Amino acid sequence: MIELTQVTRHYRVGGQQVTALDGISLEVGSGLFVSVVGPSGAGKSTLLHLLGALDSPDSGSIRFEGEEIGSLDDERQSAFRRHKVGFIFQFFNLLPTLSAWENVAVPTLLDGVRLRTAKPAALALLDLVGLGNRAEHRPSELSGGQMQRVAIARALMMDPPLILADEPTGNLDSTTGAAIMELLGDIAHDTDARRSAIMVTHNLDAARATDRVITLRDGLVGSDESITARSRVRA
Ligand SMILES: Nc1ncnc2c1ncn2[C@@H]1O[C@H](COP(=O)(O)OP(=O)(O)OP(=O)(O)O)[C@@H](O)[C@H]1O
Repeated sequence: MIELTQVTRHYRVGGQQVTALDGISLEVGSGLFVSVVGPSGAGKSTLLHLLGALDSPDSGSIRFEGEEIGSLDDERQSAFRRHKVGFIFQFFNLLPTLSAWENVAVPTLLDGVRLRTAKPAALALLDLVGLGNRAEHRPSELSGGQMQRVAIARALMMDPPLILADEPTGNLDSTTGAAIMELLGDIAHDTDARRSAIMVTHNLDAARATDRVITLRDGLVGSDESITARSRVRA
């Protein structure tokens, strides 16, 4: 589904070059929940941004379902993001004045669909994430875990094949975080959807609840470990 070949990304700051990714190659198939871990500055966020076409590599290739996405122009990058990627963030990034179902429906606005038209689909997704009874609540009337569920429903609104999550449990207590990990696993493993979820985290327990743990070190893949069902832990 995703294939990175010799991907590099450098930043230039005040005449100095920083190498964030140093020629990494990896493949991720569909139906998997993958975590990316590693020390601060290892390149995790840079990798996530490249996978989500929020940024482009300096060299190398990023292919998604056979299509090269590393060199798309701005318009195609944003179309790719809208239709192929659902983003989930540590701090949820919900719109405070909108209700839960309206937040879920927001991605359809960019395609010219009215919120009301998208309401049935938004309600169905809230049901899926276990929040059918909170549809009219605003973010300030929800718990952290509930807000993250709304954000997950929003990420699924365009039915994207790729879910990218940046520290999705970073702002949650461990029990709530474990429930969110389970939900993300279910979403990635939904065999009808042919979807993958890739999560950046500092939480090694959360990482061990996924199917595969990729450890970045100094912009390179330090280790790449498949987690068998037997050794998988509940985060
Ligand atoms: N916009 C930027 N401009 C300059 N340097 C950057 C920029 N973004 C990242 N870097 C540098 O690139 C390297 C990788 O950063 P990145 O944010 O990908 O690491 P990370 O593994 O996500 O770290 P953390 O766990 O602290 O979030 C770091 O050395 C960082 O200083």
